[in-house]
Amino acid sequence: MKPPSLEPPSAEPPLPAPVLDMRHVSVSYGAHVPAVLGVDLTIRPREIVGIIGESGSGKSTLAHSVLGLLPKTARMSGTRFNLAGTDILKADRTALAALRGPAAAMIFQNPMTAFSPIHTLGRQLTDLLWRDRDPSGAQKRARIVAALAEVGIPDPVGRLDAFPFQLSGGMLQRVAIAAALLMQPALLIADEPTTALDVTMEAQILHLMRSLRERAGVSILIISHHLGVIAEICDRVAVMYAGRIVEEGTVEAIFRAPRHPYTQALFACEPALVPTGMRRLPVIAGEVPRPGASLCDFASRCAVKAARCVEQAPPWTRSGEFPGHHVRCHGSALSGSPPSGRTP
Ligand SMILES: Nc1ncnc2c1ncn2[C@@H]1O[C@H](COP(=O)(O)OP(=O)(O)OP(=O)(O)O)[C@@H](O)[C@H]1O
Repeated sequence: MKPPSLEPPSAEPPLPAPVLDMRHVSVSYGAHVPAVLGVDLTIRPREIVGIIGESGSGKSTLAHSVLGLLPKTARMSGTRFNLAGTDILKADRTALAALRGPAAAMIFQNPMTAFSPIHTLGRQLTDLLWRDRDPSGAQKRARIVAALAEVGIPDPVGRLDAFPFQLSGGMLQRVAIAAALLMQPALLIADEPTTALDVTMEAQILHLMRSLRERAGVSILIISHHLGVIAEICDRVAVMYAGRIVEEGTVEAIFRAPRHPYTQALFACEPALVPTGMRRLPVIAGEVPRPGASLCDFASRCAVKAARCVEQAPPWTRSGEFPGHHVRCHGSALSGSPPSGRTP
């Protein structure tokens, strides 16, 4: 007779292996300038994760580290840094280059910088498919035309002979998304993908990115200063300040119950969509300090700073009623009353 199992019945199926798994990852430029400090970040298949934070908080450095796009002066360390099963910390430049495309691809703020100005779009999109064997090129061409049509490029066949400067910024960003459709990377990194676009085009690009997740199963890491974009498209949000993630949670948790004084201040600085009078927008006084300059890097700008904030490093604490909501702040860990949030 089969002995009874001693394993407790598992209530939920195990989570799929993450596409990106970072543990205590730091990046510094030169010997003494840390830009990213001890970051833990996990992105699972089909997840859309957003990073918000002021200029200089380390968002782009973090994104570039995933793609091996950091300058040679940059130094990376960590206890784990896996992208689609590859250990980024052990990979050399050739191995990192091989990951671009199948493992991770990037969409930039200015799509013009993503394309060569001297080659046609057809040629550049064909180059992305260099791994595929197709001697006549007919299958590649058909796939490219289908991808361009899917992202709403009018006359996709005619556009194969166009140069990047012949398309508007919004159209070119669509072509960048078509490129991602062709490569089907495990992870798409989008660094301010809609900042240069008008609101109509922004909505269309966000819609296309969401359909990339639905149709191709792509995970997305999106960086944006625009909180509306993050609320619209993300499942989870990480708030970066001075190289560290200071708060992380679902969109609902971060927008409805932000706990870190920095996250609250970021929201307070966001202009209201409907004007509420001639109120001056608040600003966060001071500047982002050098990461690691003090135990809590926000203490010098924090309106609710307490003595312990400069005596002990703030703990990474589970916070509030939302699962997976964490914050790195003494004050939030202690206070029970949720601050006023926003409707995502
Ligand atoms: N190539 C570089 N060499 C030296 N320092 C750099 C380099 N790139 C970025 N830094 C510094 O690293 C820190 C983080 O910069 P990073 O561009 O990652 O921030 P960010 O949050 O993406 O800012 P932004 O929103 O303005 O793009 C800043 O202090 C910046 O000056």
